[in-house]
Amino acid sequence: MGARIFLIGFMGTGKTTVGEQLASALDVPLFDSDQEIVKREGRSIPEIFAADGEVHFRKLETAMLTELAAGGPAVITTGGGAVLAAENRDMMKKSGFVVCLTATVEEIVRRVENDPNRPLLQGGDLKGRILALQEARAGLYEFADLALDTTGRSLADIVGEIVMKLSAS
Ligand SMILES: Nc1ncnc2c1ncn2[C@@H]1O[C@H](COP(=O)(O)OP(=O)(O)O)[C@@H](O)[C@H]1O
Ligand SMILES: O=C(O)C1=C[C@@H](OP(=O)(O)O)[C@@H](O)[C@H](O)C1
Ligand SMILES: [Mg+2]
Repeated sequence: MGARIFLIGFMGTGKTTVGEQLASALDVPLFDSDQEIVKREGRSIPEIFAADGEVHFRKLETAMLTELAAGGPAVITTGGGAVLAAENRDMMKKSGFVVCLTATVEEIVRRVENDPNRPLLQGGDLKGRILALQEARAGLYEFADLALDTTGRSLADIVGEIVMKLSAS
């Protein structure tokens, strides 16, 4: 396997979790863009948003994706907003195989409620916030080479399907 594999998708669709198991199944390194940013900055995502704002976070995200897209074979898991910049979408499409994970809004609510680490989902009316963000991002995930609904599916099942589709691609 020569190319990088990018996992994209809305928050809570399982990118980070699936990515870990996919990387180990494919025996390639895993880089989670958010975790790499946190390591480099020495502060959490909520701290970056609170101190410097979303626009600054997006700059860090594009810089990190640029580095990862130029690296060796790997599974690269992105944050849900990585698709906002056309520059990021182009870069991912050009430098790897892009898998989009999806889930129903009810499933996303179950997965992300009580998690304080997503600044865009804090402050109440979780389902309303998710629907509004999904509306604002409509169409932006559609450049993926493969889309997969993760609702009600086990990690092993999801990883198995991605590995199978990759070998057929
Ligand atoms: N297929 C799945 N079924 C049930 N729970 C899942 C599944 N995939 C991920 N999760 C859970 O959902 C939460 C969000 O997953 P995460 O990998 O952080 O999503 P993302 O990186 O897309 O925001 C985590 O608690 C994770 O354990
Ligand atoms: O969708 C977004 O704008 C974001 C998604 C998060 O990553 P996950 O999709 O892994 O939760 C993280 O990058 C940040 O909180 C912003
Ligand atoms: Mg994640």
